[in-house]
Amino acid sequence: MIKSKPPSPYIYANRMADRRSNSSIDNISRTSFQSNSDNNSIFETASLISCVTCLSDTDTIDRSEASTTDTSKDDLSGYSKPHYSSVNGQLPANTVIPYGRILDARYIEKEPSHYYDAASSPSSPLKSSISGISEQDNIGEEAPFQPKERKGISLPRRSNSSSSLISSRSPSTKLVEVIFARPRRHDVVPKRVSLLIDYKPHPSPHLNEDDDLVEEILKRSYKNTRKNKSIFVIINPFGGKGKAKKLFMTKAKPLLLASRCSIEVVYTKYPGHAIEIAREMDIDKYDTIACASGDGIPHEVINGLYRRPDRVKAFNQLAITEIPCGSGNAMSVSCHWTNNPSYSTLCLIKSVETKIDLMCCSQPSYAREHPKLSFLSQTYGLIAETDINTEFIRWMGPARFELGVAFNILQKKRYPCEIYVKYAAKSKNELKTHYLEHKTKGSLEFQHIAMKKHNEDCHNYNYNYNSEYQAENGDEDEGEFEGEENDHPTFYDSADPIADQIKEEDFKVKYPLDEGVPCDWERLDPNISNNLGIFYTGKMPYVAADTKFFPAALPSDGTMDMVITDARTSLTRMAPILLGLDKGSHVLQPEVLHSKILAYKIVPKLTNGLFSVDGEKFPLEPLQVEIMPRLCKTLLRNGRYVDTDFDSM
Ligand SMILES: Nc1ncnc2c1ncn2[C@@H]1O[C@H](COP(=O)(O)OP(=O)(O)OP(=O)(O)O)[C@@H](O)[C@H]1O
Repeated sequence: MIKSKPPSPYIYANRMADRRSNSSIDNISRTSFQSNSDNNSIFETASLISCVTCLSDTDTIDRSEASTTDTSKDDLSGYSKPHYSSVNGQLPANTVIPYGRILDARYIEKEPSHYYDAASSPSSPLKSSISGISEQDNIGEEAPFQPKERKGISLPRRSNSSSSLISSRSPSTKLVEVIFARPRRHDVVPKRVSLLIDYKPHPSPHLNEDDDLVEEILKRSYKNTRKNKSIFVIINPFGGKGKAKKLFMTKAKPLLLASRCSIEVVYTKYPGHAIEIAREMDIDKYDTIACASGDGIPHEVINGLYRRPDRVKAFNQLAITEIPCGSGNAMSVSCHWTNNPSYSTLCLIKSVETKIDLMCCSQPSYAREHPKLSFLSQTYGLIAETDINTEFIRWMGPARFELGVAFNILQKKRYPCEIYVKYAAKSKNELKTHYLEHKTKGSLEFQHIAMKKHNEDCHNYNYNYNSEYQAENGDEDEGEFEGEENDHPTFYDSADPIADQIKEEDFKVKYPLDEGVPCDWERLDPNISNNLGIFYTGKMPYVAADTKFFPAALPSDGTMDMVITDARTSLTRMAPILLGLDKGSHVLQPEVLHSKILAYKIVPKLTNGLFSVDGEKFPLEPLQVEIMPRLCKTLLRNGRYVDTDFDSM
């Protein structure tokens, strides 16, 4: 049976966080973002196979703890067939393993000694127990029991009587081992389960008995994402509380190997080393660079690639992503929706390669040689001082930042400067309109990519998804798309993948520093800029695990968000601003300026101080920044940033 469903948006939920809120959660895992599964997932396609029996075997080798050899470069490429402990016999009846959590599948020859028998009863769930379809949206979700029409592989009831079924199984049944990511405490770990599956391909003349079951499972498990990624891992052993290497080896590497990614690991040895590494690496060997670090290493990697003579190829080919092992981890929280290294790795494995805008920074001391790229933020004033000047209490982890901000606010320090801005949406109303327009556009783009791939798959089966959908729904006209709540697919002209490749001219600076401020830039009211408290511009919604500083940030809307506060704001008014940082509601406060901008120049009037760019220290001299649209590829869960609820604020 092939059952098609209309694609639907993704509903963000924080169920896991809620579920776990009663338990003690350490600072690594406390921010966990989930998506609700619903029956209309865009990844839902067709049911082609039915499961007969879930088997058990006796092999329970667990080798998930990976080697921690202290080499500067570990070559882990190639698949060494790691073993993971089996959960055969341990899963409750009707457990669903969502496709979004399946890492690998393969045929096995050995007949196990135990199995789940649910075939005897006509009402058995086993009759159609591989019933649903890939669902990338629920990769972080525990799925203990099978609700109606869950998408994934569902396991039948368990039985002790056995061998008769195995010996009498039909020739179409296949023995398959599925490796999947299973929640364990605050993490996900690879586990395996053996299944005896009666594979019944769709009875199309174009499908035959030999259509491959394992390929079908893998296809559904890796919808819209690159399978068997080739990943260059850069670990900053100094990152966070100095635990990056251990975090990567224990939380990330087992999942990467289980999903047959090939990985090569290098360690940074000094500040700035990742720039050199990215500038000199062999880009032909990889499709992904994963930074097991905070946000400092992705910043360096982007700038290392930028300085390569073949930078166009590098940015077109490589997706740059983060496994959160630092103290900031804004990239992981924004892009993978989690600050937990194992969930983030699962996201990396399952995420969609998406283009994001970068920001190009120029200052007199380096602009002539080469400007610098920023993917996250630039800040001056209170936050910059706090970010950099609390380095000495790095051992405190993320708390160092909160403590520093509180201290600086109490001091009421001013950071006088001149600011010139090229606005895209100046007022808060204009900003909201811009946000809603571009959020919908981004979502349509992603749905389109997913739909295109889906249609290709359907075409491969000589199966017309669209007409089936329309026949089922009796509706020929699904043209209208009203944002994410619309369940119906929209079909529009295909995005040309070649046109989406960047070219050398995309790196060209539009507003060179030495040409002065263009006449269409506006000067910020000196009354505010001379009493500046916070100046913060950014491209990702989170700047730290619990700080949603830019709730209106979008991956590729061609703008950056600017937030400004006045140091004269009274303490009683500063309180709701600071208390709103976790929810992002600070931008709604009347004392806070919030705009979407294309470029700016800031000229500090102080002689002591600094800029912080992506959390890195930059010199205190005039800084000019412009947006560089869609320059960089990264991995975004469901093709978008974590939901910030800005629309409903
Ligand atoms: N081996 C090393 N020794 C010292 N510093 C290093 C080393 N490797 C990288 N660095 C520097 O460490 C800084 C912070 O890196 P990273 O962002 O990974 O960690 P972090 O703990 O999250 O830091 P932050 O709090 O700035 O986000 C970067 O500026 C980087 O250049």
